[in-house]
Amino acid sequence: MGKYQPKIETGEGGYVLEDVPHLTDYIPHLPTYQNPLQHNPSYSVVTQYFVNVDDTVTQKIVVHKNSPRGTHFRRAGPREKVYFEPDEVSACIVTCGGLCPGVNTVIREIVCGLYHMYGVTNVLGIEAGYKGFYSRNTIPLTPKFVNDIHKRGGTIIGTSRGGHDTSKIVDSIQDRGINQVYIIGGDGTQKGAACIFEEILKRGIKVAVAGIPKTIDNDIPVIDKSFGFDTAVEEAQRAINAAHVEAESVENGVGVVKLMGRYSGFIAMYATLASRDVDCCLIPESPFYLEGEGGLFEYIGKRLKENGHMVIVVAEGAGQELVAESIREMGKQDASGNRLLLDVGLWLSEKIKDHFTRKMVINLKYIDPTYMIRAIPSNASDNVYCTLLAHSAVHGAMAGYTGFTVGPVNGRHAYIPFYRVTETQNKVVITDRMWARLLSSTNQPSFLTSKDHASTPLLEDTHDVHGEVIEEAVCGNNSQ
Ligand SMILES: Nc1ncnc2c1ncn2[C@@H]1O[C@H](COP(=O)(O)OP(=O)(O)O)[C@@H](O)[C@H]1O
Ligand SMILES: O=P(O)(O)OC[C@H]1O[C@](O)(COP(=O)(O)O)[C@@H](O)[C@@H]1O
Ligand SMILES: [Mg+2]
Repeated sequence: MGKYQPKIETGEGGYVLEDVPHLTDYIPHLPTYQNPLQHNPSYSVVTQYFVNVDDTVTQKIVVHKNSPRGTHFRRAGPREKVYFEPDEVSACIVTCGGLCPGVNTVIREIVCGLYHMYGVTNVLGIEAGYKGFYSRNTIPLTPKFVNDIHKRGGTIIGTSRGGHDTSKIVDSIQDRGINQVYIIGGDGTQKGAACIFEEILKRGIKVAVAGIPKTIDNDIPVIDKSFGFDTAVEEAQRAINAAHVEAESVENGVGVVKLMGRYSGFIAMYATLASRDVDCCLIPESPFYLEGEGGLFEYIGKRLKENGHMVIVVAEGAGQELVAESIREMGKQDASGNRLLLDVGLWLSEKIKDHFTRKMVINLKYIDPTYMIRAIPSNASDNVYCTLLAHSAVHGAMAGYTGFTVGPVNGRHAYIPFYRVTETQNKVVITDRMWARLLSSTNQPSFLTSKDHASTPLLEDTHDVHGEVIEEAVCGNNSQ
């Protein structure tokens, strides 16, 4: 078997379907079975419950009269015919990377979805992320076992960074007789899932690989929004409120709140927009400077003079170059190869204090709620979202699709090929309307010179914009 070639179909009016692989692409003549859902009392009442095989979801929602129809993805959902009998299915679930509210809900709903919709009873949890495939025991997951887990933060099966050894993982999948692999994780995890899929294809075995995108940073492209993001923005309000109360209760109070966001400042941007108490939001995508005209210190001085207090929200990946210049240390990586960040919140707080002690008395309080936010269970709306993601993944694997990530594209769940979610990162576009709304709500300086304005591309007002190209996935041993 060769390397996977993307399945692209074209149609009239510039229609393009970026399809996902199917088991029959490399194992012809697989038997099909009637979907058991047609006799399920809960679902059989739905008119047109099954998704038409030709249904696709458009990526471009704003179109002009003569513009090409553009990219489409296969619509997610149950198919009339499935490629697995319930007794034949041996599924496993693995969670990788950082925590995110809602992971347990996704685990719960995969287990319960497989059981209640398809009668599948054999589901294993792989302990401690990718490396657990070859170094740990498995946990049998039943609807009873997972019944309450959505009320807890974290992941009941554990997670890790690093340890992706493709052939050892696929050996373990084969040895255990697993034929459906559900992989919950962020950009790194989806690259790892693509490698597992490629290896499975090479070996020509009947194993469906389904990715469920997890990232509190909302940095996965194409999909509308990642699960847990809403919960994180909501929880961040508590920290911002606390910072505001502290700041407004004292003379020249400054509240600094650090929020997560390694390369993408979505949590900071949305938390700021939601709160209205924030005077300045700093994100990785928008470089800033401290000293001089138009700099942060000048703005802080102005706000304190006008208002007597102020709140600054800083995403953890903001200003990393500035911090590195000060402490001459950068370039360290975690076990997955992600850049290890320097603490911009602490650094910024010290810099502000140093600058103003020479000029006036200020009272600065620094709040770092990052891990507290990440560790909570998902809110109601994320719980429903997690359920839909899990069900879409289950329907896709049962229908024989593989090598896909599931997620909403313009509100409709779709199966997206792995390469589309790993080739770029979703980032805040600072020439976009949302960032403009933020600037107008905080009144902060843009920190952009006229030269920066000219060199920043103008993109449309959309969240699934393609940010900068990140490194290509290289399969093999990533077990640092
Ligand atoms: N390029 C890659 N190829 C294969 N596996 C990868 C790659 N990048 C990351 N991984 C694996 O994916 C897992 C999670 O990655 P990480 O970056 O820590 O978190 P996240 O998936 O949340 O972004 C780790 O076990 C890591 O080894
Ligand atoms: O869990 P760690 O190793 O402390 O890493 C913290 C990082 O994890 C995140 O919460 C999520 O990152 P991933 O989605 O890539 O796992 C980032 O916001 C943060 O930079
Ligand atoms: Mg990541």
